[in-house]
Amino acid sequence: MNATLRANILFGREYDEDYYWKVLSACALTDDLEMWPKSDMTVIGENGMNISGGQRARLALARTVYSRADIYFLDDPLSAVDAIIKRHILDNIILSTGLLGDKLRFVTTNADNILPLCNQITTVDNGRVSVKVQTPQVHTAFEFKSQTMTNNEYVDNTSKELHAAPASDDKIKSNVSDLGTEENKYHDHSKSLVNNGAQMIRLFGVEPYFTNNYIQSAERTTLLAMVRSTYFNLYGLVFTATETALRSMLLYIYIAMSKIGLYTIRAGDVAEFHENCASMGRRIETISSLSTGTFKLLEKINEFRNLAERDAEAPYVIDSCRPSVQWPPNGKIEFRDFSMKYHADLGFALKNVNLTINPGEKIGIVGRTGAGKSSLAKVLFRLIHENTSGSILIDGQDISEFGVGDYRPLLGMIPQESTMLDGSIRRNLDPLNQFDVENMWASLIKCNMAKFVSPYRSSNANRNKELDDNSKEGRMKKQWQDAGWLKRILLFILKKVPKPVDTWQCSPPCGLNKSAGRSFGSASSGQQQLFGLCRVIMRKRKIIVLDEATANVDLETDKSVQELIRKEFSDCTVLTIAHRLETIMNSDRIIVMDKGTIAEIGTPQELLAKDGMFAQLVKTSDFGQ
Ligand SMILES: Nc1ncnc2c1ncn2[C@@H]1O[C@H](COP(=O)(O)OP(=O)(O)OP(=O)(O)O)[C@@H](O)[C@H]1O
Repeated sequence: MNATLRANILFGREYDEDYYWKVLSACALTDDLEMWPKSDMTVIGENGMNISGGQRARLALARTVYSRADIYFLDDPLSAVDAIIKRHILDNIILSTGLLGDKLRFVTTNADNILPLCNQITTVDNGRVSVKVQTPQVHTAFEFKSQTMTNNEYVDNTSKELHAAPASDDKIKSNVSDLGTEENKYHDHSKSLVNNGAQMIRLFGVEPYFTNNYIQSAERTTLLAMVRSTYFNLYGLVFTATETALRSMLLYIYIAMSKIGLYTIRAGDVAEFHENCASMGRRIETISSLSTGTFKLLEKINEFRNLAERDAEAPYVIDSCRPSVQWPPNGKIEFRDFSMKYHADLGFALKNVNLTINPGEKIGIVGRTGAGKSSLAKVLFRLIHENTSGSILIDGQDISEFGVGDYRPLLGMIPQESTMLDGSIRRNLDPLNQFDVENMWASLIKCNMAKFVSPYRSSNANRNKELDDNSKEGRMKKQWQDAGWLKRILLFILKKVPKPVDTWQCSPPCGLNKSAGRSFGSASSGQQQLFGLCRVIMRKRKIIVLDEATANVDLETDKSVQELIRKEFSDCTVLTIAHRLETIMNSDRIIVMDKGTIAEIGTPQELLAKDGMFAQLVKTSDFGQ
C-alpha cells in the first residue's frame, strides 16, 4: 500500500508495540529504519517503489509474522535477501529458535541447504508431489555454515520414515499424487487470476478493516459531494435572491421617479426593463462561472505541474547528440566520482563511485540488502537523473548527453520482476515490430519457454501459421484483430478487411498470438524471469544488466541460464546483481557494494584471499560449504 511502513506491516491489525518491534528486529529491518527519514513512519510508495527489493521482501515477511497465525505458508521468503540476512531470518523467525518456532511452517524454497532443517520435505515436480518425513537437524550458526550434504546423503542418513523415498523413477511414480496434467494446469491458471491487492486482503482475513476504510472514504467523498452541491445550491439561491432584489429595487426606483414626474413610463418599458435585468443577470452568471472555471483550471494545471515535476524525466531526444543503433561499439563503462540521492532530503544512495568496467567483462555485484546494487543499475539506465553528481561514460561518451529515449533501448536489462504488457506474446516480445518470428521462437526455445507459448507445444503447423502471419494477409489480420470498432469501420471502408474473416476470427489465438497475460500472467515468478531473458536474448545488446534476474528460479535452472548468458553474450559486458553467490561466482570480477560505495572489487579469488566482506558473505552463505 502507498502508506507508511508501519501501516503496511500492521495491515489493519492492532498496534502491539512490543511485538511489533520484536518482529521488525527479527526481520532485520531495524538497520534499514535508521537510514529512512521518518523511521517506520516513512511512506514506502505504491508497490514499495521507494525501498529496495530485499526491504520489500522483509516487509512482506514482517506483515505475515505480525499476523500471529497458527499456520504459516512462506513462499520463497529467502530469495531476495543476502546471505547474512538469510541466516538472521532463519535463526530469528523460521527455525525453532525464531518467532515462529512453535508454529506449523510451510516454506517453499530453491535453497537446498535448508532442507536438512525441515521435518518434512515435499517435492513438487511437474505437478507431481512426493513427501519425505525426516528428523530435522538442529544447527547452530557455525554448524550450519560448515554443513555439507548431498541430496542422497540426507535421504539415507536422516530419514526416519520414508513415505515416498525417491529411490527410483518407478517408486516415485507409485508414491506421488498427481496435481493435474499440463493442459489442466494451463486452463486452471487462467481462472485463478485474482486481483497482484484483493488477494492479500483475503489472505490476511482483514476484509472488515478494508471494508470499513472503503466505507469511510466513500462517506468522505459523499460528504464532499454534498458540501459541493449545497454550495452550488446556496450560490444559486443567493444569486436568484440578489437578482430579484435588484430587479424589484430598480422597478421601485422607476415607479417612484415616474410618480414625482422625473420619468414617464411608456408602453414596452416594463418588458424592456425585465429583458435588461435578465441580460445583466446572465452576464453576472457568466463572469462568476468563468472565475470558478478559471480557478478550477489553475488548480488542475498546478496539480499536473507538480506531477510532471515529481516524475520528470531527462530529455527524451537530444537532436545534437544521437547514438547510432549499433552504439556502443565496445561496451566499456566508467563511473567517475558518481554520487546520487533519491531525493534532496535523503542520504546518498550512491557515494563517490569510481569504477571502470572493460569491454566484454563479466561483473558480479553483491552486497547487503539496501547497499545500492540496484541503484547502480538504475543510474546506468538514467532512471534517476536528478540529485546526481559526477559522470557515467560508455565507450568514452558521457551518457547524459544522449536523450533517454535514444539511449535506453541500446542497453539490455532483465529486472527481478518481469512486467507483462496487455496483448499477445508476440507484442510482449517485440512491441516495436522489429524482429521476425524465427527470432522470437529461437529465443523462446533457448530459454526453454516455447512450451508456454502454445498449448499445442509449438507444433510445425503453428509455427507455419506464425510465419504466415508475417505475410501481408497476416499483417492485415493483426491490424483487424487489434482495431477497435471505429477503426474496423474505417478499415472496412478502405477495403482493408482480410478474407476470409470467419476462419481466423473464430479460431482461438494460438502460438505467439496468444494472450501473454493468459500464458504468463499466472506463470511462476521464475518462469516470468525466463521470459524477461527471452526479450534480452532477441535484442543482443553490448551491455546487459541482470538485476536478481534468476533469484526466483531453482539452482539447476540458474546454472543453465548462466551458461546460456555466457554463450549468448560472450562478447558483451554483463553486470549481474545477485544475492545467490553461485550466480556470480564465475564472474571475471566481483564488486561488493556497501552503504552506496564500492567496498571491494577484484576477482573472486582475490576477494576470498582478502578475507573481507565478500569472504564473509561466502562463509555465511550456502556457497560457504
Ligand atoms: N525510489 C527510492 N526512493 C527512495 N529511496 C530508495 C528508492 N529506491 C531505493 N531506495 C533506498 O536506497 C538504498 C539502496 O537501494 P537499492 O535498491 O539500490 O539496494 P540494493 O542493494 O539493490 O538492495 P536489495 O538487495 O535489497 O535489492 C536503500 O536504502 C533503499 O531504501
